Amino acid sequence: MSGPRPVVLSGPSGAGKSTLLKRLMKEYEGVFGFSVSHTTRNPRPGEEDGKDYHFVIREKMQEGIDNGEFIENAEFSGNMYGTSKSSIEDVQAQNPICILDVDIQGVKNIKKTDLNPIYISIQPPSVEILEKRLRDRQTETEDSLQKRLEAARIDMELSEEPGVFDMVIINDDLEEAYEKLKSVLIEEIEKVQDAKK
Ligand SMILES: Nc1nc2c(ncn2[C@@H]2O[C@H](COP(=O)(O)OP(=O)(O)O)[C@@H](O)[C@H]2O)c(=O)[nH]1
Ligand SMILES: Nc1ncnc2c1ncn2[C@@H]1O[C@H](COP(=O)(O)OP(=O)(O)O)[C@@H](O)[C@H]1O
Repeated sequence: MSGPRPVVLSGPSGAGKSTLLKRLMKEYEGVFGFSVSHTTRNPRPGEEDGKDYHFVIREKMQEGIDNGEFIENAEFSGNMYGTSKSSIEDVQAQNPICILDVDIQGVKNIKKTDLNPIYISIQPPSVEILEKRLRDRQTETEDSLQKRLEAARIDMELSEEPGVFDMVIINDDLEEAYEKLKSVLIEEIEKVQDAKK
């Protein structure tokens, strides 16, 4: 039998990816490990370098990309984001299932690699609700909020294309969205739990 597959969570900024992902990692400690991306954006209050992201300057990130250290990278809302090979290797050395949180460009580029993850899109019920959640989160300037909403419209359209995602979850009620996420992943979770027996 094949081992558990990695998991890619994607979807608009503010759709609820981090909320769902953190809950999953807490409930299934030792099963999932988060691939810590690199980014050139500034840390938000409460975010830890090396845990939420590796926060780097653009020159450093570009150098890593030029050296072939990244499996994918993208520009999002005026900043660079990327998944380094070592971030995935670090997770795989510690936890059976690697989870990645990437934008739609990341999804497209990961499809060109041999990672073979399960692709899940987390979507908001509407752009209006997304805007409200982003405003209530109080992490963005007006400019970055508008860029995120613009990217969200593209993301919401692409997520409807057949074959891009294995599952699209509408995050309206958080409990329901979380239950759906668990149900998509239960086969992989059980593989890990059976192997531990
Ligand atoms: N392609 C790619 N996208 C990423 C990566 N890390 C994060 N992102 C995406 O970048 C976007 C912005 O992330 P962030 O600034 O943390 O804002 P948030 O998603 O609103 O919390 C989101 O769509 C993330 O999924 C990465 O390594 N590669
Ligand atoms: N189902 C939901 N109902 C209401 N608010 C939510 C729901 N899911 C997430 N949120 C809130 O919306 C905001 C964006 O969620 P977050 O997990 O940061 O999104 P993402 O990681 O996709 O950018 C957060 O403030 C979060 O607490």
